[in-house]
Amino acid sequence: MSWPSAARGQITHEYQRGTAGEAPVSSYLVEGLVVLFHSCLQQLHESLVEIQKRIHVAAGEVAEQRDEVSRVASSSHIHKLIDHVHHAEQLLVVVVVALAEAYGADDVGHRHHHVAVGVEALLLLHQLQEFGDQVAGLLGDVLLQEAAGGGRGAGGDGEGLQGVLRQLPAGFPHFPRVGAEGQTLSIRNVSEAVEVGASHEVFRLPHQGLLDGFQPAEHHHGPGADGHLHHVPVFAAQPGEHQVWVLPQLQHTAQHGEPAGTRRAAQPLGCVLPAGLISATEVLVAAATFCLLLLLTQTRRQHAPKGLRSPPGPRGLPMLGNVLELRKDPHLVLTRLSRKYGDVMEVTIGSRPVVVLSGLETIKQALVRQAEDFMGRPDLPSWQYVSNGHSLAFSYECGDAWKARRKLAQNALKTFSIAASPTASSSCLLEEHVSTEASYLVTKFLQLMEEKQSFNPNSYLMVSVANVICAICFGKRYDHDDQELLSVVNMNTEFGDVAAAGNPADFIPLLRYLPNRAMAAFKDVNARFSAFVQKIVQNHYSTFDKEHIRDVTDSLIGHCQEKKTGEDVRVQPSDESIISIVNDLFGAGFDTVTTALSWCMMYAALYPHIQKKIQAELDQTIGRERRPRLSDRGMLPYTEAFILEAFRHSSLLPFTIPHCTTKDTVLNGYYIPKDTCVFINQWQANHDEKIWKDPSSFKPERFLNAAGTELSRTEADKVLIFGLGKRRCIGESIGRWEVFLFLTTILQQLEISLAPGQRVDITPQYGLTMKYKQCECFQMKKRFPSKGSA
Ligand code: HEM
Repeated sequence: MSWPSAARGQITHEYQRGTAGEAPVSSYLVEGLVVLFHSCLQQLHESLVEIQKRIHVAAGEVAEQRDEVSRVASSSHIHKLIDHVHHAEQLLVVVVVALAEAYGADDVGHRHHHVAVGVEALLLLHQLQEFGDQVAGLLGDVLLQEAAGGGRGAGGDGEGLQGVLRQLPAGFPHFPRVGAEGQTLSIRNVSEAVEVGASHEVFRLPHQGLLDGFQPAEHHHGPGADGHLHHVPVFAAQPGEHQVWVLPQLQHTAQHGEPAGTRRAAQPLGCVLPAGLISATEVLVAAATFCLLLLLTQTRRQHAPKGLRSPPGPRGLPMLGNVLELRKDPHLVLTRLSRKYGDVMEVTIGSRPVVVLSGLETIKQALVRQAEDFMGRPDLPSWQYVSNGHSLAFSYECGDAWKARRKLAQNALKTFSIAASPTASSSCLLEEHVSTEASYLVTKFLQLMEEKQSFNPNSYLMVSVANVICAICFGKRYDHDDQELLSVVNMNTEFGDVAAAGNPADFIPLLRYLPNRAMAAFKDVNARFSAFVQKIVQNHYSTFDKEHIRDVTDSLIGHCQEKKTGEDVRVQPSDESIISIVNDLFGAGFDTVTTALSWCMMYAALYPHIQKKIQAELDQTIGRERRPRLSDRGMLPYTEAFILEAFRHSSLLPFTIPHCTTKDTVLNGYYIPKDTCVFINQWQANHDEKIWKDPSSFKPERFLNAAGTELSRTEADKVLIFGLGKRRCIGESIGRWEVFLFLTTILQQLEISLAPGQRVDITPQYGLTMKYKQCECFQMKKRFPSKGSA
């Protein structure tokens, strides 16, 4: 192993500044890492673009060579290379985590320890440098040769990529190195680790359980072969076999003040670190190595089979992909890009390709006509926190067991909401619940107007809508000042920020290990949410009576307990997964409907002439004496058109929940491999100039016939807001009916306006559901005197 000795003078110097107390060592490391990474990325990007250009040109000339390249690229050598890339990625994670921990550590000992761990990992990365350099260079050359038709020589398969890989130096790709200095060992306990640490540096191989085992269980000091005290971080938190990397003793050159080139006795890093040993050059080397190795991962990308093309799309940066372009309003950015690249395009988020679908016909083709192929969900890391990883909506599952759970949820929902109910005084339970809540809101809004000049109705809408879904799922209504309910429903923005399509932390593995406030809030919301639901579910278990099923929760518990003989046990939902269904229904059931209603109220206030038309229709069809009912829906075409236009114009769910292909497939002639993440841009479909005339104007009339007396079903069906196909929203009817009943009940009674002179900003804020900025300037007044008064 060679060390960049020219950098050594600086190393100690830099490090000593850190220990002299001017600034924590870790801060230099972190800053250095960030800055160097950045410049390194830029350089790498430029060279990559150049290489790609050359390959592209050559590949165009000799297309028939492509098969050979992909055959070779899938060889076992490449798999080995990819393993190394994984190791490198994991090591970099160790570096970043260690540095982050060092930042957080308040005592010097711990800080040094974390820095030491980070540096050890960096050094391991450094070891990969030679390998990375050579393979990246070779691969570039080989791909060019292959593309140019020069890779296949007389030696048949002895030539080309495989042949060149064989030229790699002995020992590669076999990492950890074996040989005189380094070997892989298994240690079973701390004393063995100390023993090993006496003559070697020990580093636990970061594999899957990396971070679980990352907290060092014990630190041991013992005399080494060189007589120094050794610091052996032992990461084996649990007893049992732990694979470790045993590094060769690291030589280092002159310390500060010693003549250049002086070599001291080998010392393990643990001893050396407090005195200092790291340079910007090494950080750069490590970062560059990592980037190079990541470039290699691009060979993992599947190529389209002969005769098919991969979807076009904008070129991205290594490691980041198109993340920088997408960080603000991705629905708008992707709509713009779709004009250039078409309805099926590919962007990269982090290093993951994402296919983005636009255009209603293309979306229908994928979600309806090729429904099975596009019904999957990607395996996104943040989703493990939703319903403990068992969510119906946010989880990778989509097999038979999932299908059975979805069906069960649909049936239970229907029974306790829109199905005709013999016990309800209204036409169905949903109507009864919404009428109660909407009447409460009318009274509350008038009371607020008496107390204040103007107010924000959204938090009241939220609790009322939450009460409807609570009534359906739990048979329970909460007071509007119930702190327990408020603490759950008021955190919907924190949920939506992370669950929105394109959250970088879901696509860039490194970000998962950096402090991330949004992700911490997301975990917290989900934990609180689950605790809230679990308490209610437990209560239902203890009062459950199979002869008297009260609500959705009872109905699901009943299903669990039946465990019918004859039912396929493989698709029989477990108790836990059944309970998570309630979690999902409650979660999906209030934020969506509340947001839809709050847009309706805003549009009604912004366009008073439209509001008046709705009220005229309500007066004419229902009158002022009785409350609106679900059965009135078909007789209120203008009101229906208004709701459709509010859905279309706001596109409050700009994307569906991300989808994923379940198998290799072809859409519009483009090849999309299995497990590709797919975003469905609902916003684009709802603002597509090919479909909608003047899409940015708010015009309910676009859904009516020329006379304005009938709703056009064809136009209504073009609004895309509940998704389509096998993942279509299961609460669609409930959602549409709730919006209708709340809105008509409120508008029948109240006139809504915005306080004069107040500016409102209705720019949608990007998230899973898009809302306008909170606005305190709603005003409401009674349209006509209540019965009995005046
Ligand atoms: C205006 C109200 C609503 C809107 C706009 C809406 C929209 C959506 C959208 C766009 C999806 C994703 C579809 C996809 O990924 O392709 C979805 C899924 C879902 N929605 Fe809704 N929703 C609403 C109300 C509700 C309600 C009231 C419930 C339950 C009571 C509900 C339960 C669900 C569930 C469980 C899923 C997941 C379906 C799956 O992954 O298979 N939604 N909704």
